[in-house]
Amino acid sequence: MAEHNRRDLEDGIERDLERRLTYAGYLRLDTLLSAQAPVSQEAYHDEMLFIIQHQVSELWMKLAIHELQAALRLLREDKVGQLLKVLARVKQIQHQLYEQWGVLETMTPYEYLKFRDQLGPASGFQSLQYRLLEFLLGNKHADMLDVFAHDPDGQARLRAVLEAPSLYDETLRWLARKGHDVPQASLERDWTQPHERDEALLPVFERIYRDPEQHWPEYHLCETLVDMEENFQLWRFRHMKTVERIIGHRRGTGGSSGVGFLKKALDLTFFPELLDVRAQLG
Ligand code: HEM
Ligand SMILES: N[C@@H](CC(=O)c1ccccc1NC=O)C(=O)O
Repeated sequence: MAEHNRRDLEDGIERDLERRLTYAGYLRLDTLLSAQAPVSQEAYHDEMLFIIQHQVSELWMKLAIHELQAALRLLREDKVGQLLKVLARVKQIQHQLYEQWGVLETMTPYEYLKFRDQLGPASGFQSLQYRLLEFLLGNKHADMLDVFAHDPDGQARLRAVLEAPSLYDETLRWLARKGHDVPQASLERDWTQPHERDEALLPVFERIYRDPEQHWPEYHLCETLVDMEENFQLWRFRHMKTVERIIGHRRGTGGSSGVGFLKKALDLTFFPELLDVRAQLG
């Protein structure tokens, strides 16, 4: 039991931090914590929540991109054990991202509508990091580059990812190197296009899923991709439900129809054959 319910500070604890690396200095907290600038003059209470939820999401997305780019390098080098560890981290980041919706959902329409008008045409649709994530996972769409014409550096980053193979493309190329009979059309193609469901891939996955023990690294990677797709869909779904309860069926500030447009994204799929193969088993 602590005497007087107080923990004594130990002698070794650093107290003289003048001109030394500190917590706040290392983490640039001056920059980070002064980056919450409400657009509303009236200082509406809930705008702080709105800004911080976005900023935290962007930070997690930054880490997810960093990890996915490492994942792609590892996959190209056939280092699948290391790759799986990286993807386990990405999955945890995705949990943080979709669990966060509960915080924003505490904002009511009354609270949001007080400052919504002042957001102008700004919208999450213009999130570069979100689009990088979608492209890395394979939901390619060249028209999205237009949205970043105002930001040439961002647009160039997005174009580079658009033109490179996605995580699924690299997975299929790795499977081919492991001796699986992946059709040539999946190994060399125009990477700027999204992957389209291809029945010819089903036998490849059937072979893996019918005998997991013989193909354990392949099986483990496939199941990890399925987890990641589900996590991504959970983010999309919870965003859509949050939007529905806060603005109903209004148009979005970004110019789309709003909830209807977000619902359409739920029909998109990154790794269709990995879900299709399930119906082939047994
Ligand atoms: C009150 C909260 C929110 C509302 C009402 C809302 C509303 C919308 C709407 C209506 C769209 C469709 C595009 C448009 O016309 O604007 C959209 C897209 C988007 N929002 Fe939000 N949003 C909210 C919070 C967030 C948060 C916290 C994030 C996190 C970064 C986010 C990220 C995105 C992304 C990435 C898109 C593009 C989705 C896609 O392309 O399918 N939104 N949002
Ligand atoms: N599209 C939202 C506005 C919005 O949520 C937003 C505005 C500025 C920056 C990020 C946003 N987040 C997601 O779309 C709306 O239509 O109300």
